[in-house]
Amino acid sequence: MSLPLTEEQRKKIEENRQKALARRAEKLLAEQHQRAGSGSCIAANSSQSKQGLPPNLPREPPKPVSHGVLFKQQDLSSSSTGDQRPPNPHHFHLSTPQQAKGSGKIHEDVPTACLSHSPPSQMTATRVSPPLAKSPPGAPTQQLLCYQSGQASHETKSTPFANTAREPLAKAKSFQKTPASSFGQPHRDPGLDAKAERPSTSGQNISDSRCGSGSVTARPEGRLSQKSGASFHKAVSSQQGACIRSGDRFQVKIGYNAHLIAVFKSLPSRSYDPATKMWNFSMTDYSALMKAAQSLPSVTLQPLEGAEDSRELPSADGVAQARLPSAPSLAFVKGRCVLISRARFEADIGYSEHLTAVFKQMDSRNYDAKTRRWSFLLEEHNKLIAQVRCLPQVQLDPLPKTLTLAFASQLEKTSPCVPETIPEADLSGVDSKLVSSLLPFQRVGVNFAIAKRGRLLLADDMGLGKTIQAICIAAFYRKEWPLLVVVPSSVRFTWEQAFLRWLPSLSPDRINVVVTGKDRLTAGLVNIVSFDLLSKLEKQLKTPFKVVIIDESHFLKNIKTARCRAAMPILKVAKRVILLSGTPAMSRPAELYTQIIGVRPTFFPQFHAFGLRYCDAKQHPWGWDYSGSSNLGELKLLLEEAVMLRRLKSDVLAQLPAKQRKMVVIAPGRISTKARAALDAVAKEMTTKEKTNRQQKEALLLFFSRTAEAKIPCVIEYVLDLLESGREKFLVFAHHKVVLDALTKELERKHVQHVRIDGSTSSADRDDLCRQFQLFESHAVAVLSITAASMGLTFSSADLVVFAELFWNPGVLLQAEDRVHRIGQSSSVSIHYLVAKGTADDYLWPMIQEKIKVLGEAGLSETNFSEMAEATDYFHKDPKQQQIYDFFQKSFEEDGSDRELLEAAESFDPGSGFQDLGGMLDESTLTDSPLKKRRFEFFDNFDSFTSPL
Ligand SMILES: Nc1ncnc2c1ncn2[C@@H]1O[C@H](COP(=O)(O)OP(=O)(O)OP(=O)(O)O)[C@@H](O)[C@H]1O
Repeated sequence: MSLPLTEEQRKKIEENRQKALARRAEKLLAEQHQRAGSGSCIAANSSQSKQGLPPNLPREPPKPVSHGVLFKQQDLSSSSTGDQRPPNPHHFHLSTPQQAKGSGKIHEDVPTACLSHSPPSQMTATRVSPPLAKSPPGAPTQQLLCYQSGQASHETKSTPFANTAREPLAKAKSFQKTPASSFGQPHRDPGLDAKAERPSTSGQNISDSRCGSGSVTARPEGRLSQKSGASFHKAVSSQQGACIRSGDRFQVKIGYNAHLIAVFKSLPSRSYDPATKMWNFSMTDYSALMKAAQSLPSVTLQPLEGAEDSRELPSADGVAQARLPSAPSLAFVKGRCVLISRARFEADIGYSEHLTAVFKQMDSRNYDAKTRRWSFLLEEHNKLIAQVRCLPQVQLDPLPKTLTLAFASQLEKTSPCVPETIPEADLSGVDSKLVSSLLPFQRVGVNFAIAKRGRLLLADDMGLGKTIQAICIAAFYRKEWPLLVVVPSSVRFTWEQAFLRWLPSLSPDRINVVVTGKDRLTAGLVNIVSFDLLSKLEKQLKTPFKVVIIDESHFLKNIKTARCRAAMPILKVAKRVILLSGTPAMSRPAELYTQIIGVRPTFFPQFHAFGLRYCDAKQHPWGWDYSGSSNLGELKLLLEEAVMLRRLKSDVLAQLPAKQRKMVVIAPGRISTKARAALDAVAKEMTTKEKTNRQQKEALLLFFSRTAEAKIPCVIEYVLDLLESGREKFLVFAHHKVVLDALTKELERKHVQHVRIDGSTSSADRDDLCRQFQLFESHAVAVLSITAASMGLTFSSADLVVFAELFWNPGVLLQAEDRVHRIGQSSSVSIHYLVAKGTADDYLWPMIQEKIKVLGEAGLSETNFSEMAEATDYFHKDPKQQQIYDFFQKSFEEDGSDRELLEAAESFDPGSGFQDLGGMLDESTLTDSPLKKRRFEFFDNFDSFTSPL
């Protein structure tokens, strides 16, 4: 048994204790100051949370942090002394010797027992040494709470862990509550000191051991002891989190904590957002959550901003209460205005009595019971926003500025909304050939563009004649030329042909097709350049182009690409911008952003604002994710109002011919020097008089084969461009094995699903492959031999046929075309003939046209190539070419020429093998365009949107 201490000893002990406490408090204070923005006690140690609490703890009646300590101490004193007296409402004090005797021990009344009846300020004044009491406001309150909790924790620490402590303070504390010595005083016991110096068996350091004491105890008051330990732990090592408002709910931002999750799961309004990995709750669960969180030693939750501090304050009955966010904070609602039609917008916001009262004052109000939203005419937008701003507990974000600008006429008007009528443009200054050829819907497109002052995204479905419309719009602004036309490189010459065809008033020598990086970008009145060359040549631009056409404008969808970076500044300064794309966004609204600002540079100056509104932007630890979509209805309205015109094939089918043929002049520049030399050599042989008929014929066959070989890179490039442009399903016909092989090889390389049918395919396989193509959406391309697959097969799931090679027999071509143009085809069919200048195509193309004309005149063909396709004057009739042409005609009209040519094509070997052909293919010039992803069908979804009102 210990002897009673003398008064002097007690005094000395108390002095020492005060000094130790002050040092500790100062240390904590210094740590707190280092943690910027932290209003609570923080410690790096998270072992406590791992040690955990009994699983039922979160469900215990919540006890504020130091409150737990407080009750613990009361229990302790009563349990150890049996003293039922009310605790001394003053500072901590020493028990009388009698009391000590009664307990069989000398002990100090537990300081916190006194503090339990002291408000926090008193606690500070009585328990904390002057330096701490003088701590700056803000941090101090909590620091003190932490400190006190920590202190209490020491005092209630259970013995098993006490002897693991190494620091003097901890050692001192470790004696206080041992069964042998429950003094609140440091008490040196050499034996225990020695034990304390031993390494911890649990491997815990001093703070660990304290944590342990907080969470593990075998004594009856263990649960409370845990709370006090938890309180201390909150002070130094709890996991930090925060409550954040989210509309009319709140989220909890914190890392994983099993106990907290158990709490979350017990709350009725819980909801988990897997995207943000955050739980959110309705405000009705706020107080319950905060209380439960406070009882968790491993967690410190920052309350909601604006909510009152929920730390405990003593109530009248001496029991601390967690103060909840005040009533007005709970009623805070936040939302935004969303456009739902050209004339109306709705308030996407939670319930507020005051807000509803404001809504009811609006003349145009309409309540949708289904969506539980109010909507109003746009003309009441500004009035509503002004009135809502007077409500302190409501935040209703107005429509974005872009929308109010785009719909300015609706915002200002006072009459009911009438559909906007597009005025008829005066096209008298444009070539009459072009104007008279416009189909009615194309004329509407031109009118729309001119109503939009020559800035638009023409997003008509593929094959609807965007080229003719773009040329007409540009021609309307001819006085502002030179014109810049930026296109995929595979269609540069097709555009040249289209200008020649539709604008006879334009002299051919005023058209400048930029072919190499050395060419001048501004040499012509009409300058046609590929995206890739534009990025190399844009520095040449001294004076900006005022009129710009961008074909396949979705090529600009990624702002980070060189092509986009080159084009955007040009679009910004141009007066007229005509963007063309059948698939402006293939997978997500984010792809539209560059095209929108290309047309309207003042719209959404920051992508983030666009992303937040239309891309369902989400923040992740690694950054923002804009790959989603949101508010598509509003986006559609905005695009239609100010940016885009889009018609589907089905909208205008009645105006379309059943078949639309297009001659695509593929780039001669892509034919390698080696291939060109080979072609020239055989062309010479064909016209050499000394050669026998047989030799000349052999030369012709070789010419035909060399043409196939030379076209391969251009064909591949064109097919890849089609895929990148979003073409879903199409057929590619070729004749030579070498072309079919090159195509399938490239499709395999790019992982494009395809089928191939050639002379070597068995009839059973032919049907099977055909069925696969018809049934499976994933099969994008059918690579077909002109002669082996032009009959008896149905490929009506496609609506585009590409002829990679020409064939001298037009009957075979027409049959091949009809693989898609047949019963089951509900759409207008597009046929693209790829024609390469300087090859056998120079002779084959006019020959085919001629033959079809004859067939048509004889009533044997309903189609007339020369009327449908561009570049009917493509053939250059110089004497040498005429000679070859005549030879072609003669040869192909002879009996048996088909057979001979077919055999030649089958057996044609490019000589040095396909590997060497790679050199001729000039791989470097191929577009390394990313493979077309299967369309997510953003626009399919988009097209199906209907205005709710
Ligand atoms: N009014 C017209 N008169 C005659 N031919 C037309 C007319 N409109 C379009 N065509 C022809 O239809 C074919 C398809 O036109 P165009 O290439 O301009 O379509 P597109 O909308 O640009 O298709 P894509 O998106 O696939 O490029 C072309 O051969 C074109 O000459």
